[in-house]
Amino acid sequence: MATAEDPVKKAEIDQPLLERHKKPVCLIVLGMAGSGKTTFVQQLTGLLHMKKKAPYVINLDPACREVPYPVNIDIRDTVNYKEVMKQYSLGPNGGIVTSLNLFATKFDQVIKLIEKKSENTEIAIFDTPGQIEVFTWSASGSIISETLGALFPTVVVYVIDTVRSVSPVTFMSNMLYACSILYKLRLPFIIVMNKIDVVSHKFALEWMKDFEMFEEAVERDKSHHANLSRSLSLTLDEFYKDITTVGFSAVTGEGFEEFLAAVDAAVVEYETEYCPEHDRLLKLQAEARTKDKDRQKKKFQHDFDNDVQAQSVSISLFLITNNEFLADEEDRVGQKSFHNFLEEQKKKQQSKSNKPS
Ligand SMILES: Nc1nc2c(ncn2[C@@H]2O[C@H](COP(=O)(O)OP(=O)(O)OP(=O)(O)O)[C@@H](O)[C@H]2O)c(=O)[nH]1
Repeated sequence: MATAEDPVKKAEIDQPLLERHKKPVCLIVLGMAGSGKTTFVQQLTGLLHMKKKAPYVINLDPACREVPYPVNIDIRDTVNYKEVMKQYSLGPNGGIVTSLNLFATKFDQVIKLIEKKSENTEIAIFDTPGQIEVFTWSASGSIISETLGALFPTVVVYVIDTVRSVSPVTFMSNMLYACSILYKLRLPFIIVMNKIDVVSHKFALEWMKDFEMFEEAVERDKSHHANLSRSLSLTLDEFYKDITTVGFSAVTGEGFEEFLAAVDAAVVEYETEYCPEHDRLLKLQAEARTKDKDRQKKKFQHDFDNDVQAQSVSISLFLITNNEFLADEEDRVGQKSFHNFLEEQKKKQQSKSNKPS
């Protein structure tokens, strides 16, 4: 615990979390195609550079034509997406999934590189493919997010196109997707409402806070999904309560400071909620493994004991039979020798009595 006499500790605690963290915070940037992920990463990288906090940037999109920001690791340097498509006769999505899977097999090297930079890097940013499900519902996506989550403070940044989300149905679809990603990845989560230079995200905040305002918007929307959106909004109430939302413009940089503050809060959440939960799950897994080993050991011991018992029964049965056999034999031999002895004694007596006195 920090005390007044402990200035070093106090200074550490007074520092923002990002500054006193030993390891870089990993931001996994996800979002629907066209939501502005790449522009967001570009803007974030530029602003962090200006703050003299150059991030470590990793591009995980094997199919992008060009990366408009300084990138430290690029999946395209490791995997040739077009060649993968050709070699395995795959379509574009299959090609991206397979490229990402191939890259995931080398992810330990990415981890080593990030760890090497941990001294002077506070943030590592992962830009992901536009086909969001390629990352969120693939084995490689799970491997990457779970590995990062286990080793570094990791935050999912879900980018939403605010302009398109003015439609209650599109907004609801986006929220449902965000909810499903949160459920799948179980990492601290920030929703970035992008493109606020075009449309303010206030309407979305109001919809999330006040169900009746969302209902009014749904009333105005005559689409056949409106009823569904209304009932889903009630269902998502709990999700809205806990989720962090930040308005951002990837073009102007508006919302940058709020975003950094949200990342700080997410790191606290990572430390106080994710890590204990992660450790608890690891402990449960270890306990389950130990229990399973004990169960297998007991079963083996039980089977072994049964086997030994069965064998010893058959051996003792065999011995008993043999003993009986031996006893009979001994008896028979004994009886025979005793009979012989008596016969000899009789003969001796007879010869004695036949001798003339
Ligand atoms: N006005 C405005 N336009 C933006 C903003 N962010 C992105 N855009 C534009 O939105 C379009 C899509 O942006 P990208 O950054 O390519 O989106 P993405 O999510 O990376 O797209 P994919 O690579 O297909 O997944 C581009 O034309 C950007 O210029 C923003 O904050 N404001």
